[in-house]
Amino acid sequence: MTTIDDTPADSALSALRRARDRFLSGRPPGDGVPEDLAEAWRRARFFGVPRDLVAPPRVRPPEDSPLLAAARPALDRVAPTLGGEMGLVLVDSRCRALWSAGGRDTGTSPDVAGLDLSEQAVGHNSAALALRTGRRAEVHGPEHFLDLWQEVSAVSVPLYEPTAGRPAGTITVVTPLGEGRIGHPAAAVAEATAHAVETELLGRARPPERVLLDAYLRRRADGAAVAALDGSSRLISPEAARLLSHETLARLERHATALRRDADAGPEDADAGPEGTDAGPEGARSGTPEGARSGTPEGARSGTPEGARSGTPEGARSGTPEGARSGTPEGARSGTPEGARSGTPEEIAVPDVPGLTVRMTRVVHGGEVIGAVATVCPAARWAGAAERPGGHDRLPGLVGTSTPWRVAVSRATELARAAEPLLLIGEPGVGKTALARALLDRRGAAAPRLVDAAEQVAGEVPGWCRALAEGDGGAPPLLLRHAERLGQSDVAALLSLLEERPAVPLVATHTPGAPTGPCLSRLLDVLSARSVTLPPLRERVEDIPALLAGLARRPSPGRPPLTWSLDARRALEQHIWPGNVAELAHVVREVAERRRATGPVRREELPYGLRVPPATRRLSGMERAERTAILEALRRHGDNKVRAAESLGIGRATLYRKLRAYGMDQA
Ligand SMILES: Nc1ncnc2c1ncn2[C@@H]1O[C@H](COP(=O)(O)OP(=O)(O)OP(=O)(O)O)[C@@H](O)[C@H]1O
Repeated sequence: MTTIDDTPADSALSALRRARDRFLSGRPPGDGVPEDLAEAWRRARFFGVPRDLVAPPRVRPPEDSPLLAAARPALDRVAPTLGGEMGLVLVDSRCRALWSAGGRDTGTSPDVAGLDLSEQAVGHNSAALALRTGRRAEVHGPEHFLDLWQEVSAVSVPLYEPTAGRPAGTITVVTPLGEGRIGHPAAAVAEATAHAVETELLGRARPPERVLLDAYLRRRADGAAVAALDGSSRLISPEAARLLSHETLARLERHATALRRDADAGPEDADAGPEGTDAGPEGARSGTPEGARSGTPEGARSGTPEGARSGTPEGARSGTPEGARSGTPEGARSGTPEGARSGTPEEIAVPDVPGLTVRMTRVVHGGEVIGAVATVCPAARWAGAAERPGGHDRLPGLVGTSTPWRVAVSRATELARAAEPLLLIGEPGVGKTALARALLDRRGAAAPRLVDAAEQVAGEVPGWCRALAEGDGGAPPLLLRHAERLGQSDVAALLSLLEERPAVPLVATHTPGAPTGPCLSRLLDVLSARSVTLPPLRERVEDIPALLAGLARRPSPGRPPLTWSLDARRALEQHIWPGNVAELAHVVREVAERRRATGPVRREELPYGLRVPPATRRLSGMERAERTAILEALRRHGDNKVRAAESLGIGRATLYRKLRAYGMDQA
């Protein structure tokens, strides 16, 4: 958009009226008429435009105008704000009026949709001028060639597509002609509306991959386990990768391909979302362009168009492509996108992860289904409990409302209903044991026998296995921690028990990472049929505030509970938490014990390793190890650099140099 400002003042308007009369009566218009205006009048005469034309000629509007589809949401937002005085028109690059509205109260109604506003058809007018010059253009009363428009002013702003060198159309605002004005009063409205439309055009110019990526990122921002699929490539969040098997992903991919192939989204669905779906020129098919003659003398007030607010580059508000036409579960089952216009995503049961469902939401771009975003969520039948914030507070002592945590807990709860083996997998300290205890507790059975394989207590596991094999109905459930550390004889006892009696009350935890021998691998394989992976803390940082409260010791009477400043919380959220909730619990304890201050915990009170921001450059393996060792030494020595340097066997100056090199000196 560009601007020009050459509105004639009232004396100039009178002079122009006289000049036009002279020109139309066959005489030279006179010296006071700008040469380009005289030139425009001469062109109109050359084209044979009759000055007393009653209505511009009708043209066949393009059937599926992408410009109209993109502009429609903005126009619909702006039109009701125009008041009765202004009319709004959208024309395309061939000066065909695609849409018009407003201006009815004062007779400036530009009911021109479907009409030809080119210079060849109607002579000089602002839309044709803006298209020709590529700049904002104003044409006032007598500057128009037609008698029809002697009492109106129009301002047109060209619309540029992001990749096009020339305007794709214009936004024109028409008002009654006001004497004595300099600058069209609706120029701001036209500019803002054009800006909103251009923003939409920009959003639509995104390549399909970008549209799919944006849809994926929007879901990710909600913390969902999500995958974007277009039939040939996949984008999978770590949470989804953990929850969905390879087979399930392949199945979802086939479904996405079917959606692309079968979808009948129709071109009008161009990713305008619901607002753009019924786009079609409205308004009368005849009428006086740029307003009737009977305009009121008052100048139009310039307005603040709604459209000015609308321009999010993503086109997110009006152009959210996905979801606009998603299908029903019926469609999902049949593989055909039935119910394509229903607005509810398709739900696909995932057999290999009981209790979970996948919502497939189509992503539509340029009127075509370009792929789908699959979001993993708890199945409807028990989603209520899982999705209610704090819904698993019923599992005593467990905190967390993030989606990855809720999904994992819901699934584990479902599996733990039966007194059958359950394997809880996850990084160190994610809460496997805490969850196992809570589940067993909830089952209401006898208190579990706790065995930690890491402690290598011989005979415990085989003893329990024997009791079960002998049908000892009174044997308590076994909570077996650290299955990865089981010795050979324990693994053998468990394998033979499971072979004989697959349904035994065993809940085991497993921290992947250590190499596993063939026997242990077999045991883990057997247990994996009923397993749940718990998310690491870095994938559910939204749970940190609740965990901070849950992990803090109850304050002594009369003392306020521990609270945390925003800055400190941010630092905690940025940390990668290799030790997960256990590490967080340790930090909470350490800070609480060390602090003398009152008020919320500040960032400076956090252990050194948490105060430093993550490395800003890619570190080599050696550098990563060194950085971790330094942080660990600082943590062990209460941030005392002299003692930390001593423990690392380096000089103090070297430690400072390394802190600087790793960007840790600002902490
Ligand atoms: N969701 C949670 N809410 C409250 N506390 C939790 C939660 N998850 C874990 N914790 C606490 O964090 C600590 C570590 O949890 P837990 O021992 O269950 O982890 P783990 O995964 O079994 O660890 P490891 O891999 O070392 O065996 C415990 O003090 C536990 O109470």
